Amino acid sequence: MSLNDGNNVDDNVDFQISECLNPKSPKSFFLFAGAGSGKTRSLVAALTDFKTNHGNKFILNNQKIAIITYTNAAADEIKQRLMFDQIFYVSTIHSYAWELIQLFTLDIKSYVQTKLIEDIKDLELAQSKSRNLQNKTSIDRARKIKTKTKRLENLINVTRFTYNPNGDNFKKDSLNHSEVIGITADFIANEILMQDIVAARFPIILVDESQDTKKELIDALFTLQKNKKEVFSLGLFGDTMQRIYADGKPNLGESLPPDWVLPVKKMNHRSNKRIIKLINDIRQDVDEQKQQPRKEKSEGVVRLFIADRATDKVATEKTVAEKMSALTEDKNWIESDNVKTLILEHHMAAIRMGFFGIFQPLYKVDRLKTSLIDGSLSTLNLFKNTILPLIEAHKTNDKFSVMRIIKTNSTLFDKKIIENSKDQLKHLSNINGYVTKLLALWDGENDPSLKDILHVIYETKLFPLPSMFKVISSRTKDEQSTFENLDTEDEEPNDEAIEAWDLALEAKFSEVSKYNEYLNEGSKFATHQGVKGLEFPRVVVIIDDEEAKGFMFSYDKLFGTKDPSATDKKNEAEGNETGIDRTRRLFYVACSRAEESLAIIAYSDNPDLVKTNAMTYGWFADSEIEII
Ligand SMILES: Nc1ncnc2c1ncn2[C@@H]1O[C@H](COP(=O)(O)OP(=O)(O)OP(=O)(O)O)[C@@H](O)[C@H]1O
Repeated sequence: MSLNDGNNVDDNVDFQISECLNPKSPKSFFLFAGAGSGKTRSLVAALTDFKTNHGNKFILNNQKIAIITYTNAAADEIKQRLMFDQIFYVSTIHSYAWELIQLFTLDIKSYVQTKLIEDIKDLELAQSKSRNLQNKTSIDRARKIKTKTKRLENLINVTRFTYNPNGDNFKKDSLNHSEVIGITADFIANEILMQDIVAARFPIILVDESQDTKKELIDALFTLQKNKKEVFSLGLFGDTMQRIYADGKPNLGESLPPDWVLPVKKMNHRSNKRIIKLINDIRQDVDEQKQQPRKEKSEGVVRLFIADRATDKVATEKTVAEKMSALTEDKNWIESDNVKTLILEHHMAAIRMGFFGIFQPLYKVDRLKTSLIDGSLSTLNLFKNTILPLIEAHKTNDKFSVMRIIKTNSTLFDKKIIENSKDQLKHLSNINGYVTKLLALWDGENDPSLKDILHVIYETKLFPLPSMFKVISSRTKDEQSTFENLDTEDEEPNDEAIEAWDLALEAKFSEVSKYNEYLNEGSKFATHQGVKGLEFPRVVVIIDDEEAKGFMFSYDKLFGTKDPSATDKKNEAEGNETGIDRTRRLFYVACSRAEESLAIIAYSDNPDLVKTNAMTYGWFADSEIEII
C-alpha cells in the first residue's frame, strides 16, 4: 500500500496502540471509532506486533494478555486470527470473570452470604408493607424469600462453587451470571490482593465492544488501572454509538485521566459510499462523527421500502429482494442465502420460515430461550436428531438408514434387553411392528403433530423419552381432559415449561424440519442486536415494532409515527437517554453491517408519515423511498 493512497490515514493508530502495549512503559488507551473503522483489525494487528516484540518475555513470566470479547463467536474469531497463541487469553467477560475468581471459595461464600442476607431483609421489609399478601407481587415475593433463605441455609454445604458461562446454572452450588460479574467487580475494585494477582497474571487487558460491557466491571478495571498504572495497561475498543444493551456504561470515555492515549480513526473500510453517508446522517444528531469511505468503494445502493403492517410480509420481502436485484444489477439479491435479513426478535424468523408453532411457546420460557435459539435444547433432540433423520430416510425409501437410526437410538436394541427376552425373534418382530406403526403416521401426505408421534413412542417404548415428555405422556385420559379444561385462575400454576411443551406439541412435524433448517442456515436471519461486529454484502433491515413485541426499542417513535411517552419526554427534559436514542443506535448498528447494498423495510400503520419523516431527517432522498 502506498503512503498516499488516501485509504491509510488511520495507519498511525496501530502504531499508537503498539506503543501503549510496551511492558517497559505501559499506557492505557481508549480507541472509540465508528462502524467498520477497523477496530477489531487494529486489535489483532497490535497483538500480533506485541507477540513478535515481547511474546517470549511473557511466556517466561507465565503472563498473558486478556482480550475480552462480547460473544463466544467473536472470541473464536479473534483466537483464530491470533493463531491460537497461548499468550493470549481470549474469552467473553463471563468466562474471564470466572477464571479470575473461581478458586476463592471462602470469599465468594462470604460475598453471597452478605448479599442474600441483605436481599432477604429488603424483601421482608417490602412484604411487611404489602396490603394484600394474596396478590401476584406478594406471592412472588414470598417465593423469592423462601428460595433465598433456602440458598442461604445451603451455603455451608458448598465446598466449591460451580458456574457455566454459557449455561443455566440451576444447581445448588451454582453461581448465576450476574453474581459472577458482581463478585469479580467487587474483588477487583476492593481487594488489593486481587489487584496484585490480576495485574501480575494479565499485565494487559483489552476489552472489545467495551461500550456494552457490564458497567460495574468496567468501573472495576478503571480502578485497577489507576492503582497499577506502572505495570498494567487497559485498552478499551468500542463505539458509543453502538451501545445497545442497558448494562453498558453510558458516557464511557468522558473524563478519562490525562495520561490515557486516545487514538482517532476517520475511515470506514467496510461499506460503499451511500451506506456510509446514511450512517453518518443517522449519527449526526448524536456526536457528529463523520466517516470517510475507501477511495475504491462504489457508490452502493440504499433503499427504504415502506409497507402497511397488514400486508403479506413474506410476499413483500420477496418483492423487495427482486427490486433490489434490479436496482443493483446483482442477482445475489434473489438468492435468499446470499442476503442477510435482520429481524428484531427471533420469532420473526420463526414466522417467516414456518416454525412458529414450536418456537413461540418454548421461547416464552426464560430458561429455554438460549438453548432453543442455539439448537441445544435437549428435549427437542428426540424430534430433531432422531425422528427427523428417520423420516428423511423413510421418505427416500432408504431402509438401511432407517434400521441404522432405530438400532442406534432405540433402547429396545440394548444387548441386555434382547438377551433377557424369552423369545428373541418375537422381540425383534415386535420392534418391526412398532417402527411400522410410527412410520405409518406419515402415510400419504400426512404431517402428524408432535403429540401424535410422542403418543406412539410412549406406547411402544421405541425410543427413550426425556422426563418432560414422560410427564406429559403419562397423563391418564381423565387427567388429560381435566388438564385441557383447567381454569388456570383457580389452580396452582403448572410448571411453565410443561405448559409451553403442551402447546408446542400441537405443532406439525414439518415445523421441526424448518426449525432445523433455521439452525443450520442460521446465516439467513439474524437479529439487529446479534450482528454487532459482523458484516455482509447485502442486508435487509426489517422494522416492525408490533411484530417484534419488544419494549426496549421503538422504531415507530424513531420514525415519528408514534408520540414519545411521558417517560420519554421526562427523560429528554432531564437530559437522560430515551427509547428513541436507544433505537437510533440500534438502527445505526443494523445499517452499518452492509458492505454493498442495503434495503430497509419499515412496516407501519402510516406509511406516508414514515416517508415524510424519513425525508425530513435527511436520511433518504425522495427517489430512495418506495411505498409498496
Ligand atoms: N486498514 C484497513 N485496510 C483494509 N481493510 C480494512 C482495514 N481496516 C479494516 N478493514 C476491513 O474493514 C472491515 C471492518 O473492519 P473491522 O471489523 O475491524 O471494523 P470494526 O471497527 O471492528 O467495525 P464494527 O464497529 O462495525 O464492528 C473488515 O472487513 C476489515 O477487514
